[in-house]
Amino acid sequence: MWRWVVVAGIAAAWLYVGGRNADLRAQARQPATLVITGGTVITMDDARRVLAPGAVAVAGTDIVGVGTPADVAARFSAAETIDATGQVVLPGLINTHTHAPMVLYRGLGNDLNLQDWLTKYIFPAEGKTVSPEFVRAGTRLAALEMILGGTTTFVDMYYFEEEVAEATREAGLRGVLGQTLIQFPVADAKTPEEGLARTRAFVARYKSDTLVTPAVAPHSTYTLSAATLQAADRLAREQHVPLLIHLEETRTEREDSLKARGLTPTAYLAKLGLLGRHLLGAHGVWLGPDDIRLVAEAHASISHNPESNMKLASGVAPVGEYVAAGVAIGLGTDGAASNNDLDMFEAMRQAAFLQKVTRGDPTTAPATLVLEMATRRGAEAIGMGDRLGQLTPGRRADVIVVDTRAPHLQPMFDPIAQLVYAAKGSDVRTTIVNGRVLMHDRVVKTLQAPAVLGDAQKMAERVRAAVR
Ligand SMILES: CSC[C@H]1O[C@@H](n2cnc3c(O)ncnc32)[C@H](O)[C@@H]1O
Ligand SMILES: [Zn+2]
Repeated sequence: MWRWVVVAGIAAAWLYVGGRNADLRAQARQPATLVITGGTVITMDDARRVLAPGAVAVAGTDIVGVGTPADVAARFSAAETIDATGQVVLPGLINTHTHAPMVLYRGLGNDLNLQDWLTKYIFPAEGKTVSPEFVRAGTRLAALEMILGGTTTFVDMYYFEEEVAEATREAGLRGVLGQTLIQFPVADAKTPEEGLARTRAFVARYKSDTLVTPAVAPHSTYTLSAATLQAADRLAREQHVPLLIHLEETRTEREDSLKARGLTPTAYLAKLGLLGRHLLGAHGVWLGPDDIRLVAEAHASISHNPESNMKLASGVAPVGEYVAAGVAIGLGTDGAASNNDLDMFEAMRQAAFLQKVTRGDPTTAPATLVLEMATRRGAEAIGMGDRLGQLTPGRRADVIVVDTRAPHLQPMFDPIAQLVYAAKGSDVRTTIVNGRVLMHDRVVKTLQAPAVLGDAQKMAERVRAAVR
């Protein structure tokens, strides 16, 4: 009998001590608002760690822990948990060049080169249809597409950019949003001076916003005078905001510039004093070695847009040369009128394949490099390398979860190759920006899809009537 008394005593003491240790462990655990656990975590950190399985802990807007599920469970107590078993967790994708409202021109003016597409279809259509309501409805539609496709940050250039900003905030996305400057009269400014005043007001309004980074967006060297280009640059530098510009997109653009002033568009920007770390050049297809050197020395960045470059037959950007020169190069879709979608998975796949086939070298643009362009290199290109593009503690919690259990993603030997070469935007199940779940199980929480689609449909009717 006494033996049973002793055993019971020991058991009670053991339970008491164990319980107390568990309590102490729970007390010691850091509170997390969200833990995503059980999936393959592709960190895109400096060590390019892939944790299979892994877990990511989020507190408020930031990532606070990354490790194995057991490690994260031991260190964090989660208010909410997302089970990512059978899925891949990675940094949200960064689209470094688009014109969000142009989704409303999707499918308009196909099979044309840039000059004809712009001057015969797009500029005239914009002249008749762009309004604040158009921009708001278009951006909502674009935001819905981007959230569904795993884009968490986008760089935009358009008119009435405050409408883009409001729709972006409503959707919960992150945006680097550039108010357009162009020399000829447009819907939101009759003169470049009016455009500059509007841009200044836009920058002032969003300067302290959490999700919106305002930017100055002179269209290109071929649509602006030297004086307006320099005024745009002065404003961007004075306000410490990005300067977004189309750069050397077509052979014609480069040849016209050489004929007009004996300088390539890039050398012209350098001469005017615009090249700097605040400048993000979209496309950068035709730069030669001297131009790339200028960009690298100025610490300016490039956005590569392979699908638009293919559709408009603009050419093939020298991606390998930019990387070798140390230029920060991100990936973009361009507007949906020249792509014709905003799917960054599609952009990754096409970026890789285009480089391989034109270089005749399958080792060019490997999957890891291309995923870097869509994440950490894109973050560097927009000057946010310290905040975005990697799953590491201290960075913002912009995270996506991709379901890899679909037939077209099985079997999975190499998660990065699978994402770049086989995944589609529609495989994204969860999209998180700044710690907020914008979409879970493919249900977008911040936008009402039927209303967004209905408003877009109404706007499309106006476009149809205007371009008839
Ligand atoms: C300041 S950008 C807004 C302006 O740019 C036009 N646009 C759209 N796509 C392209 C492109 O690939 N190259 C040049 N310009 C483009 C858009 O229609 C707006 O008018
Ligand atoms: Zn563009």
